Amino acid sequence: MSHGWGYGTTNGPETWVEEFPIADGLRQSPINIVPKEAKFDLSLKHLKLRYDSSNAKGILNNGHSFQVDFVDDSDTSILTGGPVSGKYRLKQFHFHWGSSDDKGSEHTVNGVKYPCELHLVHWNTKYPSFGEAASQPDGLAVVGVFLKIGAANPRLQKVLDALDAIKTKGKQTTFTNFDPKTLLPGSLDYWTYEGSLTTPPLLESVTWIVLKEPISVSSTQMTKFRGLHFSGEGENPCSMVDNYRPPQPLKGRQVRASFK
Ligand SMILES: NS(=O)(=O)/N=C1/NCCO1
Ligand SMILES: [Zn+2]
Repeated sequence: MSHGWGYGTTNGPETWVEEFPIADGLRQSPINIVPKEAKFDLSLKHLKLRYDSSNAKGILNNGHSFQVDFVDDSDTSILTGGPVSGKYRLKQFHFHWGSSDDKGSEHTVNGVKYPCELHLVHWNTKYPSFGEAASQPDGLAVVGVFLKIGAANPRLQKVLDALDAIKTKGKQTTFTNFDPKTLLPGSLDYWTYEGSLTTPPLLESVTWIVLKEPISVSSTQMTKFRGLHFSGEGENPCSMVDNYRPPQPLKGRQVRASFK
């Protein structure tokens, strides 16, 4: 029986260091963002996200979250500008959420948790693949977007309606013609810092770009996320909730702001 990492009492974030010692590293994510301690940096460029909806490929329950995967064999869905140099290709996006509306995000702001956080994962095209990039200090750029309880967000609906087909671990289905730009807030103001993947292998290869403005999600829409299972079909059902790593020590890092 595979014991693999997860978010339970016996395999959760506090245990990951046993198999992944970098969990105690110098640039781990997520972090608590304290806006008053973030330094406005005039040299930070405007974030440019250009996505091609036809690059959307499929949606998968990977046993930790669900992800929407993109064709990334050309520079048609890319992140440029912002705190990075060069081009970063969109690989996938996924979410982290809680068992109730009072928790779920990985990054926090002045200690406040949001009910959900979206991650858009991109890799630096100076490297030949995502896997290679993930092992480099400038290999990945992840855009984090907070979801705040409010009016139902119609732009989430296509994603949420696909979840019935991927209820259990390992299930996947096609998911095409989707532009993740529709999930972004009106403002692309951001905080940025050097960090890591927030899931094992916790590689310290991520330039984090966390948007200041949340998007909305309703409580009813949140129940759709919580209907997924960590477990596979035919296994003891285990609801996919609280799949977030708590904030990690800053260890001297500077968080910069693209806005005053
Ligand atoms: N939560 S995260 O840092 O985006 N983690 C991952 N893992 C694989 C891709 O993104
Ligand atoms: Zn994530």
